[in-house]
Amino acid sequence: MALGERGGWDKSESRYCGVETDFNDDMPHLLSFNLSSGGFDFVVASLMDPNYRPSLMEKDIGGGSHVLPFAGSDLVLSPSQWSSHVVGKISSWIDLDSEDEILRTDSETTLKQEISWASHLSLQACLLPSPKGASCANYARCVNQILQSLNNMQGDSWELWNSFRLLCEHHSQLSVALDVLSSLPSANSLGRWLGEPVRAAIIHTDSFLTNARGYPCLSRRHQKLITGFLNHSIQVVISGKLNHGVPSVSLDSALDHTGTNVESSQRHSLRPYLDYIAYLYQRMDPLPEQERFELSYRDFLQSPLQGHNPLFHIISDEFCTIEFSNYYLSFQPLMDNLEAQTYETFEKDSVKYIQYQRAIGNALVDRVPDEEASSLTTVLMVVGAGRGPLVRASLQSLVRLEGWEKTVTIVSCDMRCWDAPEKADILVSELLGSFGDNELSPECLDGAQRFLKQDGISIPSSYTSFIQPVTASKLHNDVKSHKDVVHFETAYVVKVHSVARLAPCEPVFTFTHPNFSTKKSNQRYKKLRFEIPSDTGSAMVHGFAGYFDAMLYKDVHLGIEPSTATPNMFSCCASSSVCFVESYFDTGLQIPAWFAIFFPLRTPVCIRPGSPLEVHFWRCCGSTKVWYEWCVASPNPSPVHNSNGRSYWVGL
Ligand SMILES: C[S@@+](CC[C@H](N)C(=O)[O-])C[C@H]1O[C@@H](n2cnc3c(N)ncnc32)[C@H](O)[C@@H]1O
Repeated sequence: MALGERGGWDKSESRYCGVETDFNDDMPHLLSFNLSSGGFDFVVASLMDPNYRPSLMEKDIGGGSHVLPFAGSDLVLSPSQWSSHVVGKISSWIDLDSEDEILRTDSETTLKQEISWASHLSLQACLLPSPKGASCANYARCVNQILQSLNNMQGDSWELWNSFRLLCEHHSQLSVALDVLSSLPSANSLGRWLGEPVRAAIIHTDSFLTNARGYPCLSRRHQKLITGFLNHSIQVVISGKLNHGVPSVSLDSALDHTGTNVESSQRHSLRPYLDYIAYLYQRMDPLPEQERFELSYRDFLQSPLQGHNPLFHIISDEFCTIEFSNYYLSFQPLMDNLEAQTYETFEKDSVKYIQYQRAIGNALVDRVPDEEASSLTTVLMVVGAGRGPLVRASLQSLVRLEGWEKTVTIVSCDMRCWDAPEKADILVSELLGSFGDNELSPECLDGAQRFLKQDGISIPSSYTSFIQPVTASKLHNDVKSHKDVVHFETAYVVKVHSVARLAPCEPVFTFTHPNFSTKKSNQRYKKLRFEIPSDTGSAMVHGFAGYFDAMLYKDVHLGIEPSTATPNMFSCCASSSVCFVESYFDTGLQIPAWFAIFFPLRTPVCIRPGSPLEVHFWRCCGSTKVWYEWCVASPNPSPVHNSNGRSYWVGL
């Protein structure tokens, strides 16, 4: 019976109230008295008789090697009663720093026994008595020793891993193997590991259940976890002894993994566990075609502007393997012209054009009444037409081919300085990057709206960028490998896969078109707060994944923000690099979707539940360039990244 609900109050542990109790060896009675009748949520209870002393026990039995049981039975309460309702109170007489050697030794033995008993019971916590004197060195040493070996009690193994890797300065060669125990922490707590360099998951045979036929199997939650690991290239290791009375194999023989008959005596005793993991693996859904093709792009940083592009190291799939070396990329979305292959890529994205077609159709229906449909001329301009998929014409020859000479006029110039002969009813554009405004759509459309009628429609009518904090150790290490600040102050286009999304996305910058206000500015500043769910535990933030969502017209939208993403979008990578790769494959497969953007942090920030992450993002505009700056203000301030656009900018 928690204290109750409070408006606006989080679901923190503080809503539970416990009661400290005296020693009572009738634990069920203690619990029912304090919980059912008393209304408390948990008891802080001694786990051992306060008169117990290991040295006395030995005397009692004549100093022999036998040690009498020092605690009651774990069966008196159910596992969930122990773990949810009992906090262990460690014997108050213990004095680890006593001058009296017998007392000190007794204290050490008792402390270890009590903690290991509490750990066996899966108690959430133990309350230790305060040190008896000014000196507490031996007490601390014993507690520290115990902490090192704890696994069942709610010691968060992530914390231990985190301390270790901080001491090793996030070394890229340091990976972690996870022990999968029979009880699992919350899904959020487990989710953190997906952004960490987890190489292996060690599953002890004790963690397996037994199915109706006597074979080992895993709980639903374990199955989900293992499938998630397999999907993130984390290898499974089985550990322990055969714990299941697996039915004997008929005719004393069985098939080994190659299908060969083997004598049951030669069969590996842990084979049933392997078979079960294999069953889980085979039961996984096959990767959709698009995902399959995108495998080689997972977690590879593509610099949208300049620098060495790791994407070009090895791209492989079942069709071919190509090695690219030291390909230097320099691409500016507004300043540079795109290659034909890039347009080819854009044009393959049928979903994008379907969404545009719906938006344009709806706008035309709204703007032109039925009775005027044959008499009213509507001027529709596509700005930034590329090869013309939005009007199906970009070259004069194509216009002739399509017989569109009378309806389509092609103008080749910068939309920001074109003097239009007449004004448009509808202005259609697609100038969006992974972060929405990062390819300077706002600046281009500001120029182009001069030739949009006052009551004209812009498609898109608005777009918003989003970010969320992520654990992304691989991306962080890849940025770090350049050994300079410039790469930490650059945003990258990347298909994020091995990342832990720590909190839901928050909107960052919104642009609305047309905007005829005389006071408008494309500079933006946003302060954001992210709170990680309380059951996540602490987590490391390596940077921010960024996305966009665009309202094309009314409710027709297009975007990649995970919670609302348009399904089945293929192309529109912000960098021409991807298209370059595609031409080598020529497999007929589609190329990657509009990937996310990644803003790294020079020094990863550790966040804890209950202490929010405060982030600041700026969009800055100069006379020749636009750039982003970003920083963390809390819990620990980071430097402002990319000050004055010194490392990363988009040219006007
Ligand atoms: C993302 S592509 C879209 C092309 C085409 N609409 C499509 O969907 O395939 C953006 C296009 O806008 C053009 N563009 C960008 N800024 C421009 C400007 N200021 N004036 C004219 N064209 C511009 C680029 O050259 C490129 O062709």
